[in-house]
Amino acid sequence: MTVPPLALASASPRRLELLRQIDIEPDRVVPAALDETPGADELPADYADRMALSKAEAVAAMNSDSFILAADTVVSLGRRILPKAETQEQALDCLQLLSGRRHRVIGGIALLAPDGRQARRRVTTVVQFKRLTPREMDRYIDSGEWHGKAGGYAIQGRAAAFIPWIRGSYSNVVGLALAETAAMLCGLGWKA
Ligand SMILES: Cc1cn([C@H]2C[C@H](O)[C@@H](COP(=O)(O)OP(=O)(O)OP(=O)(O)O)O2)c(=O)[nH]c1=O
Repeated sequence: MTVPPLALASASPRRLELLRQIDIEPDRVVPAALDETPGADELPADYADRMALSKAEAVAAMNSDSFILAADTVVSLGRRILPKAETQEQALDCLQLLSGRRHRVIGGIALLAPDGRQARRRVTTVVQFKRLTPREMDRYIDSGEWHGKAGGYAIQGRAAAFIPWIRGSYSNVVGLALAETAAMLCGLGWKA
């Protein structure tokens, strides 16, 4: 029996790397171009779920023969969704908000099967930041590592020095919760 191909609906090099870490090589990587603006009163968890499914659905039409995997990573402080930092000002605002506090990283995951079945999961990790000095923030901004990252930091880089502990999945913070993703692929029968 031939196994249907796996398409990763993502432009994120992190997600591809994470899948490779567990020996999964997507047959295709197809970025989903979407409007990523959260709704006015949209809660972080609802937003993560919606974006993951929208990314998967956006590439489904062109890849109807495939399993399609998509994810979305949201950094939230209470009901607030922090931006994916694109400017130094945004990144600094995020660091100031996160400094000395704990926040949630919410990962939405969506998997579509070629026969129309779908699986969806949401994974939450609590992340504690130490209190940051102005010098630590400045140096982090200079590093540029915040660029394109939800909440303006990347735990897999220099920001690890700011994080004394997390509760929950580490890979979820980096961009894709691996245990849950593997279970979903298995559950829908991809290479079962
Ligand atoms: C919090 C955090 C986020 N991130 C990244 C993961 C995601 O790539 C990004 C959140 O943005 P996403 O919108 O989830 O993903 P993306 O735009 O990079 O890729 P695509 O939508 O095409 O799949 O932030 C880290 O790399 N490390 C971290 O510690």
